[in-house]
Amino acid sequence: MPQARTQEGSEGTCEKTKVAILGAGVAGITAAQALSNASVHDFLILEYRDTIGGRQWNKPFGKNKDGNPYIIEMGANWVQGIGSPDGPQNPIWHLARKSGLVTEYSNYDNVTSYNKDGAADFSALFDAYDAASEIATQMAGKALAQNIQDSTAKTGLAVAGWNPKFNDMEAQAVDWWSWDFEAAYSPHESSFVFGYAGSNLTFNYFSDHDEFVMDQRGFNIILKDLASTFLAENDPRLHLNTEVTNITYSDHGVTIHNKDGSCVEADYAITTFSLGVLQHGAVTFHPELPPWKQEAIHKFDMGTYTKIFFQFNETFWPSETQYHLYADPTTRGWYPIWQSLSTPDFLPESNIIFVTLTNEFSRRAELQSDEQTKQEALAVLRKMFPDKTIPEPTAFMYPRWTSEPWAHGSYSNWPPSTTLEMHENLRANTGRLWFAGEATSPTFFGFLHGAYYEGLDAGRQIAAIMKHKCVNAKSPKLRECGPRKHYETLHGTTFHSEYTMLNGWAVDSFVDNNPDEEE
Ligand SMILES: Cc1cc2nc3c(=O)[nH]c(=O)nc-3n(C[C@H](O)[C@H](O)[C@H](O)COP(=O)(O)OP(=O)(O)OC[C@H]3O[C@@H](n4cnc5c(N)ncnc54)[C@H](O)[C@@H]3O)c2cc1C
Repeated sequence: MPQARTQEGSEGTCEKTKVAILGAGVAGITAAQALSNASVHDFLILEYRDTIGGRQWNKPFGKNKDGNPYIIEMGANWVQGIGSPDGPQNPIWHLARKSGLVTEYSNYDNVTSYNKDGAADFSALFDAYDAASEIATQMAGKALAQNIQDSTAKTGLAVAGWNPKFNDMEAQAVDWWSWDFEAAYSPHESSFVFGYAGSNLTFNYFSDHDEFVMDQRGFNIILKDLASTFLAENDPRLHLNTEVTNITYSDHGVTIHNKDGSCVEADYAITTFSLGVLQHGAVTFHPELPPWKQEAIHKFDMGTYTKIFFQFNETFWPSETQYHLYADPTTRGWYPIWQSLSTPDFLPESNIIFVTLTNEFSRRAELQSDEQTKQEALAVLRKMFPDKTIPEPTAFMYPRWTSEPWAHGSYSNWPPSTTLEMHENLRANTGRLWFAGEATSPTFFGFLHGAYYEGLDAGRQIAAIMKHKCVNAKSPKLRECGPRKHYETLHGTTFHSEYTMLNGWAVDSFVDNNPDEEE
């Protein structure tokens, strides 16, 4: 497994390389792999943290019977849509199998539901959602194929027959489980067309089978194993503990400045920083990124998904059940999904359970103390299991994704009324600076496999450009030649001439009838 290298460049000069890869998450490592495969070995990988893996991030937690901690995933936890024997394989599943990763089938039908008085049956609501969602899938597919204007997923679902009332908290809980649990955003906040496309492209193209990872080497072992196929032990091309602070780019090259004062001059660079890092302004650009790029960065959303882990001295919840869904009487998204690891197939007798929060509730938990969050969550458990005495946990932990300076959130989402052109602007290069990562994948955004393909693609394209070639030159559909396309201006659908009385537009938008203040 590749180790850290901390020193680079000699005083006053920048270290020189052909391609600088910024970030050693999935996209950074697959970009380096693509370059290696194309015999471009002159590259450097600059990484903030002391390890590769990025949002494939684990931590020790609690204690097993021998007194050693469990390894728990703070970030990515599932291989989603593993693939079918005769169809395409998810590349993450391929890596998982190569590394002998320990996983178990995630059975979303193995769910028990609860309200404020304990166990309650939501099965009619699950069925109603599923029926509407099937219709919504068809509608979204038609909208994509026929260039029909996008809307919110909430709109699509309502037209398809799923319209939960704001005060029907059990329906709201099913709504959360069915949408927010995956997207991290609500159906109100998500694109209808691309929300469905993003989900179907993974679960229909590969398969609707998810595997949950509880490998005690950590999920990122698959990435470390992949990296070790082209990076040597202590490879001098991997610079860990290196925080990039400024990127100066042009049509001729890219210079990267780091917090420790070192710098790198590259012919090309690929930033794989998360959308959250870009939105946060954690790295500055010179010249400033063009307006079309800035707009794209701020158009797409970075969600937060927080797993809050508890270890107790006993498994007081049903030990065969994987998921427990709670409908709070007043607040949608309030400690809604409890996932047991203490089942026979996961980490048996570990007495570990975790609850997932998203977005506003994640950010709220990030701002409050561990103790406050713990007590709120315990109060929910006491409602779910009124006949049990719920003790204080023996271990408790949660990550604060929005505040992590190398992530600033969990994964991206497409907001309502989005277009592929808007997304192309997120993906397009600015001069010789390229962009890759989970968020730049139009088909698999939010997923590990999205990051995987985007890193590979950027690496492959840059290697081809350096050799004055095209990727897939002979295929009209797959051919990629030269820099990526961007749109300076993105047009809407209504021409100014259509703002007429006939359309209900009663007054001229550009007349100001206020007297001039200076007169
Ligand atoms: C809580 C959570 C749950 C998830 N669950 C799943 C799941 O179950 N299944 C799934 O498929 N996907 C899941 N994902 C998404 C998946 O983790 C990501 O899509 C994927 O890891 C992103 O890889 P990346 O290479 O694009 O970005 P990252 O992994 O973010 O890699 C970027 C790298 O850049 C580094 N970096 C950032 N700033 C700087 C800087 N200034 N200087 C130097 N380096 C810097 C970072 O440290 C990082 O290593 C989840 C993510 C989270 C957070």
